[in-house]
Amino acid sequence: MGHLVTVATCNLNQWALDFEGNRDRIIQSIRIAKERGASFRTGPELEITGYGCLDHFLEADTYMHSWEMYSQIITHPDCQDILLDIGMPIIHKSVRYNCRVISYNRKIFLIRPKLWLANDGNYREMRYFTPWYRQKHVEDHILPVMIQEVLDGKQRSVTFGDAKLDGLETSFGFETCEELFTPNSPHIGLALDGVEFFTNSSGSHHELRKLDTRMRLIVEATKKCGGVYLYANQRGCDGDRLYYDGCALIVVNGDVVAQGAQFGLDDVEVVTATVDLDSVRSYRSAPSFGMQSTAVEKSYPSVEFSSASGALSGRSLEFDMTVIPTKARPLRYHTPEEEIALGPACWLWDYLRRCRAGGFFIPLSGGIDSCATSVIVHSMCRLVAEAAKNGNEQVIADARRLAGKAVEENPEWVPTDPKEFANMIFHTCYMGTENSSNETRARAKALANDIGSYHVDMNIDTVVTAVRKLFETVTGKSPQYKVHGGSQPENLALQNIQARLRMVLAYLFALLLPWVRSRPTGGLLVLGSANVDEALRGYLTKYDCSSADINPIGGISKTDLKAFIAYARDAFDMPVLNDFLTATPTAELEPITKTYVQSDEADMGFTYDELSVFGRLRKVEKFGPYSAFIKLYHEWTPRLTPAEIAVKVKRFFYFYAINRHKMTVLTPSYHAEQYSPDDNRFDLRPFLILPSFPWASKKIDEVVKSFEAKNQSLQQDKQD
Ligand SMILES: Nc1ncnc2c1ncn2[C@@H]1O[C@H](COP(=O)(O)OP(=O)(O)OC[C@H]2O[C@@H]([n+]3cccc(C(=O)O)c3)[C@H](O)[C@@H]2O)[C@@H](O)[C@H]1O
Ligand SMILES: Nc1ncnc2c1ncn2[C@@H]1O[C@H](COP(=O)(O)OP(=O)(O)OP(=O)(O)O)[C@@H](O)[C@H]1O
Ligand SMILES: NC(=O)CC[C@H](N)C(=O)O
Repeated sequence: MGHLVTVATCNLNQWALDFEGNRDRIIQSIRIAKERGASFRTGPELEITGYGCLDHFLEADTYMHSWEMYSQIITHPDCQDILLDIGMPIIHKSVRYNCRVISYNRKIFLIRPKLWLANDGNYREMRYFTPWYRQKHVEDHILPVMIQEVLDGKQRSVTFGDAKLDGLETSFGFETCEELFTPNSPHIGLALDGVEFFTNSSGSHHELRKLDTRMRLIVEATKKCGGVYLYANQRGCDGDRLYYDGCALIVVNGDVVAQGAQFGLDDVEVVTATVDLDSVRSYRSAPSFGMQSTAVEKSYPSVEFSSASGALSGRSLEFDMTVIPTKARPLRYHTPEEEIALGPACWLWDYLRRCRAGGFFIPLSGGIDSCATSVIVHSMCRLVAEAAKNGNEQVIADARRLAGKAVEENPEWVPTDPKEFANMIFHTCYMGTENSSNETRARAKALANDIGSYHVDMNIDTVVTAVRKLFETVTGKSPQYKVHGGSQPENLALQNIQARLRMVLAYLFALLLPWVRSRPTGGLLVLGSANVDEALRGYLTKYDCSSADINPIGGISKTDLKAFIAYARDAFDMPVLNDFLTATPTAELEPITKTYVQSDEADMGFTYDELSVFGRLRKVEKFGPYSAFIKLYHEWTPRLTPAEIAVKVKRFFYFYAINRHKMTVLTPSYHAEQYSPDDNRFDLRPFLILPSFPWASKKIDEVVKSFEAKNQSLQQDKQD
């Protein structure tokens, strides 16, 4: 035993199309890997461009700039004497591929295109790239002239295709993200063909409770096949609704030896481990492995690699007591509540610093949703303070720009106090009407105080009344609330005026509050707070305060948000959050009378938990109304009768269908939930749907009828 090699993988906070920023972060990761003695470094999928370029992958410029950055990386003095695996898009024979490029000291050994593209859910790789269908097949790729010129000996071409890299000491195989998730992952064939190191370069996004799936696949890959698995991922918001959630990992024979963070504000996080090649060989000693290995009919094409020293480790093979293999450690997971506290908070930070706005503005209602959004901003301020205390220079520089005037007065200022920082960048606003209660107003104020936000408390009745008066003057008609005898359209219209005016006022205040405060930092981003269940049911006013610039909770269910608030109450020491948890959710858009208080769940005809169930059935299970009814028939009887279940199913699909048009203008939200109804990227549906689903409804009614007939005859039999 004792054939030790140090290897590195990383989490990089890349930004789509930020070529120079991405280049610098790649170089920084290589620098750190080398400082830690690594002789091999892998990085995230498409790291030169950023994973989320979407249709920019159709542009020739993207490919040209990728080669330009690549040339600067491999000629950089800090990027020598280390085997590099870098991700970028490449055009081969006029066809676009998602590739890994393997090089050492200005020599490119292999370009390995992705074989199995990600094309479901949030992913559309088939739209830009072609999969390399020819397994174990390679061709010559003529390199661009500008690359030939900087390469050692003016290398003209390189092997392109599905090959492995064989060195003097060991052998490498390359897997790209989705390939790990397929039934016949490349690492299986590669392991049987003698590959000991597998890399997986990913652009994989956060979804609540999803990490476990990915981690299990990585661990199981080498538990079964033996070997060293290096997982790299992007981490951060690279310009879209997704948050890539890092978790770079090194696993040896099924044991985790190194794990990077899932969330964080460090743009570059390198994870290294010193692994023992002999342990891989011992692990594979079972005869069954050997038998399958010898049965492989066609080997992978082999590309030979030799480093300057002749040994991958760059070390003498003599025993060296200073080189110690990294010990196994347990996998770390966050609870879903921690995931909500961290993921959307990091996403908000990336968004804010990258769009160069002056901060955030939120209409704060005293209800649980805008409270949750505000607590996520608080969590962001805590992360900024923590990173600043740890000396994160990028975070300090970004926070200083946002601090504006404070820094003019004190250039050495560092954001170590979350409340002080919140007061600079976070603006909350209660917009009361005659329908608002003292309780919601007081809760909003108390929360703002605990977070430290700049809080505005105002009444908007004069504006609401002005609009009502205008309508009455023009039409001669005076709409009334339902509780005052008005019809349904009158009742809705009066609610929607309040809701929509709040949106107009939000944008006015977001633009001008920094000016009022003499802060030179520019306008504020308006935050939205509609949760995933409200969106699904359409329980929101189109173009009201649910229409904002971005929404950190738009992909999170009410049930999870409540659990998050309970967690934050204790973890962030905010007892005020208890009042939000115990309050009845209400829109406060209708007058409160002795016998009537508007309540969300009564208004919607569903509990929030029921909406989560329907959300999963529709999107995750891919059920239409009939299948949803059959599933719930089995799950909910005898608690509910089939007739009651039929009513709920029809009602859900009815409201889903009539409100689907609202999803076309849903505020861009952090993607967090498998059943998100986001129309723009994730849940593609028509928005003019026949809401009664007449044929499915007939079939449901038949089942109900046959159940009732059977029940009746059973009762009859009992009586007889
Ligand atoms: N098929 C279709 N394609 C495209 N657009 C369509 C459409 N059908 C209606 N529309 C448009 O949509 C409009 C109806 O939608 P909308 O104006 O939103 O109005 P609507 O959905 O009728 O009312 C809003 C609902 O949200 C509830 N709510 C609950 C909690 C909070 C808040 C809040 O705002 O704070 C609201 C409120 O109680 C009410 O039930 C129509 O007037 C029409 O302009
Ligand atoms: N009185 C108010 N003051 C400020 N903003 C408000 C007020 N009422 C509603 N809003 C804004 O409109 C959004 C939608 O209102 P709604 O009553 O549906 O809230 P909600 O979705 O139940 O959320 P919350 O739990 O925050 O009340 C809120 O999230 C909030 O941003
Ligand atoms: N970029 C990819 O191939 C990602 C696909 C993969 N299913 C994931 O969610 O991680």
